[in-house]
Amino acid sequence: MTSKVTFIGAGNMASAIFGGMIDGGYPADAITATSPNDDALVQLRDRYGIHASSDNNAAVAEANVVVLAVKPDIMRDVCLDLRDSIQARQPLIVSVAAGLTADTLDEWLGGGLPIIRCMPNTPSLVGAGASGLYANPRVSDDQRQLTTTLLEAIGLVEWVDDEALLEAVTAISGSGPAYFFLMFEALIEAGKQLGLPADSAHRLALQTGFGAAKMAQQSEHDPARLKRNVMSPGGTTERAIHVLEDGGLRELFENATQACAARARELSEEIGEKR
Ligand SMILES: NC(=O)C1=CN([C@@H]2O[C@H](COP(=O)(O)OP(=O)(O)OC[C@H]3O[C@@H](n4cnc5c(N)ncnc54)[C@H](O)[C@@H]3O)[C@@H](O)[C@H]2O)C=CC1
Ligand SMILES: O=C(O)[C@@H]1CCC=N1
Repeated sequence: MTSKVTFIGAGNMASAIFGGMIDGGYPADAITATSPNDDALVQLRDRYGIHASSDNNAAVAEANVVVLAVKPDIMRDVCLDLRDSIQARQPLIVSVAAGLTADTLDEWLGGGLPIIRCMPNTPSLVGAGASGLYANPRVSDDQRQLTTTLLEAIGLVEWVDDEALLEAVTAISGSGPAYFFLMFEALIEAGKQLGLPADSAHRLALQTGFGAAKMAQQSEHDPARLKRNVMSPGGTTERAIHVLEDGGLRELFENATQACAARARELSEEIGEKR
């Protein structure tokens, strides 16, 4: 039987997930999303053909899976309001909120629940996301499998078996799109300085990033080997790579990702202290 999935919040991340599910053939009739905004409710019904409601409690009454997709700062109030309905139904909880631990959510929702935490990233909006997932011990194998299927609708799914590793996921893929956007910015600017028209530099830089990622995904060789394949001895790439290596690019990535993971930890603690 098709699992009934209810999204609490129908913003960017939720609509990316249910949009991807529907594109992948998931029946729209089995999906409900909630929003406090009347215009959004009309749009949810018209554009996606899903059930839409402004009543969070009514929306979870028959759900097998409840996806929490509101901003972290209002999550506590939303969970406390849902507590009785969730306890009556005992659905699988999937949270996409950054920084809120499974134990915190479980406490707000009354305890004893199967909870999966997901750290998605923004390329999910175009079906090319990468999500890190952690399941608390109450989650069954079937619930894991179901969540994998649901989230594969927006891209790659990678499970971690220690919740703290979601901080590393944040440092690599959660925040990662911004690192690549920064590299695109820098490459486009460099292309302009070398005399290319801005739009040409833009197209060439983006297609090169896309092509490199696609090639690395399809190749039997690792990125180090693929890099060496571009570097003819004494050639142009070798010169450029030496400049990047001598300039400390690897160390910069190490420092940036350590800083990112540390900030993810701090944010979790800050949210925990506000409780
Ligand atoms: N790793 C990443 O890059 C990202 C992570 N996220 C996570 O996803 C979650 C959602 O973020 P977005 O989709 O970007 O936010 P959003 O602002 O687009 O969506 C949140 C939605 O919740 C709705 N809402 C507000 N109060 C509500 C209530 N009481 N009941 C039901 N709905 C309510 C709002 O109308 C809004 O449409 C956040 O917790 C964020 O941490 C989101 C985007 C990217
Ligand atoms: O920058 C942030 O805090 C969030 C978490 C991962 C991506 N964006």
